[in-house]
Amino acid sequence: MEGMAIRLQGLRKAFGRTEAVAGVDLEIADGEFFSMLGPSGSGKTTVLRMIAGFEAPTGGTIELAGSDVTRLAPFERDVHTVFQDYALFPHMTLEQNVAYSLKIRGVPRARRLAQAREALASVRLEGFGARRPSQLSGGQRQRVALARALVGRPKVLLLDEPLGALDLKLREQMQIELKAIQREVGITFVFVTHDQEEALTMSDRIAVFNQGRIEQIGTPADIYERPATPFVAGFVGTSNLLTGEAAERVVGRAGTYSVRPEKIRVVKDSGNTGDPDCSTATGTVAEVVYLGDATRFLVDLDAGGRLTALQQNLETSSEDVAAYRGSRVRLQWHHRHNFRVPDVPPDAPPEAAPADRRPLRTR
Ligand SMILES: Nc1ncnc2c1ncn2[C@@H]1O[C@H](COP(=O)(O)OP(=O)(O)OP(=O)(O)O)[C@@H](O)[C@H]1O
Repeated sequence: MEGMAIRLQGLRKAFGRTEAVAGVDLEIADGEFFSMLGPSGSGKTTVLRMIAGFEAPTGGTIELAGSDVTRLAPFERDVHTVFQDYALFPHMTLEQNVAYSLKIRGVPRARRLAQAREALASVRLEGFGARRPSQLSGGQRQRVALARALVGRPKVLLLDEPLGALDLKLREQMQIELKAIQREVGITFVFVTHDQEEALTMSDRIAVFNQGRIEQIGTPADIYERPATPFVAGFVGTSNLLTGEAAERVVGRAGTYSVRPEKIRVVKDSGNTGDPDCSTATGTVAEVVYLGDATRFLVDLDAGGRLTALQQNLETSSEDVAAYRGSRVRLQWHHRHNFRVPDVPPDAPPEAAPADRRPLRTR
């Protein structure tokens, strides 16, 4: 099919009794930055390895640019994989590192050097060609690994947590760079990560994985603002669920509702009922955490349950913050920030236990 880089249909993989991938259907368009997001062990890497051809599916099909490649060897597929623990040859210059795969393929010297220089320029390492890997920072080395992948001009680049080894600052910088590079080169990127912030920052679309299945596919805004299942609501951001009596009293309807922490305003309880356009809930501050630029409140609601609220520290200082602990507050947010979280369908897999999840950088 024209415009389609990857199509997975009914893709499955079992390792003995472990069903790592339990039926995945997915279409990724040409030039898309597509992320597979999910907790550890949810099957993302296995899907990536099947697309690359390193792992044979137990069932289902894989198409690349409209051709069935399910049974083809990795080298017969027009894809390239960048791993987290990329290895550069220490004794070679960057130019030689990047040109190496072209050399293996018998590309003449002048051409491969020209292409290597071009690839280095595309990752903003112009003029670095004569250096050796030991003379680079971690982020620069990661970019060389990327240049090495781009030099063969694959249709699709598969990236398995490529920023995982970098420290937080560098990682955030590389997220922005990587997205810009992808936009410029126009290659389809399929990016595996367990970090929701990373997926939200870079992706055109995201598939959220849980226990070998996809729970939701959508744009970052879809996933964050309109999570399709309680699992997605909880994994991407802080879920803040209102259920049962709390939903009826606060939202005014039965069901499960969620509101994002940054939408909630915390007001010292003055007794009045507040704005008619807003949902309001009174409660007691159980915990308050000063985060520098913002403050996080954990509030036990009178209607039952607990909500997290995140407030910018526009006027608040750390001394003010401490005084909130144990005090009565009113939480309020505009009605439009209440979103209904569909109940889990009966055949859906159970939610992963919190212990299965890696810590997220949500606040
Ligand atoms: N070669 C293998 N042999 C046996 N089991 C495997 C193998 N590879 C993966 N698994 C299992 O399959 C499941 C999915 O693993 P996978 O690596 O795809 O998850 P993931 O979502 O990429 O996790 P992570 O973020 O930790 O890499 C896990 O239960 C894992 O233990």
